Amino acid sequence: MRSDGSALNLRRWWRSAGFAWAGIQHSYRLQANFRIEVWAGALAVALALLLRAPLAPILLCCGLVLSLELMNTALEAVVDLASPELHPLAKIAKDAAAAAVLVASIAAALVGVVVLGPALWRLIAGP
Ligand SMILES: Nc1ncnc2c1ncn2[C@@H]1O[C@H](COP(=O)(O)OP(=O)(O)OP(=O)(O)O)[C@@H](O)[C@H]1O
Repeated sequence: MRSDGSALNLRRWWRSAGFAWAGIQHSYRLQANFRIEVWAGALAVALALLLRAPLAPILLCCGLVLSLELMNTALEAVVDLASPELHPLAKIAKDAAAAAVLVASIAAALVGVVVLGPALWRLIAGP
């Protein structure tokens, strides 16, 4: 009984992961901002590895910005579905979601400067 249950849960989890992956693919295909954030994050991770800088804050920032961008995409879709016509509340919802991404992106850029900046400077300025 127990093994049946966990096998079922694993299959369910795998199915849910497939839906989540479809969401990521959809956002990557349709949202230019998401593509930029993915590649900016990859660059920051590569730099952190190359410069032996702390990786955890960079990974956290990447996760935060990409997750918020995915939530922004989801909210835009729901707003467009619920309010195809212009509505002040639809504008508030979309603008606030976009602002959440902007705030996280600015914070991530600052973390990048603080974490990678000194090591990058040493590399550029030489020993
Ligand atoms: N149904 C709506 N009612 C009122 N304002 C809206 C509505 N849909 C979008 N807007 C507003 O119009 C502006 C442009 O929104 P739009 O979704 O077209 O572009 P965006 O926010 O840059 O998103 P995208 O990532 O899809 O380009 C934003 O200020 C948004 O809040």
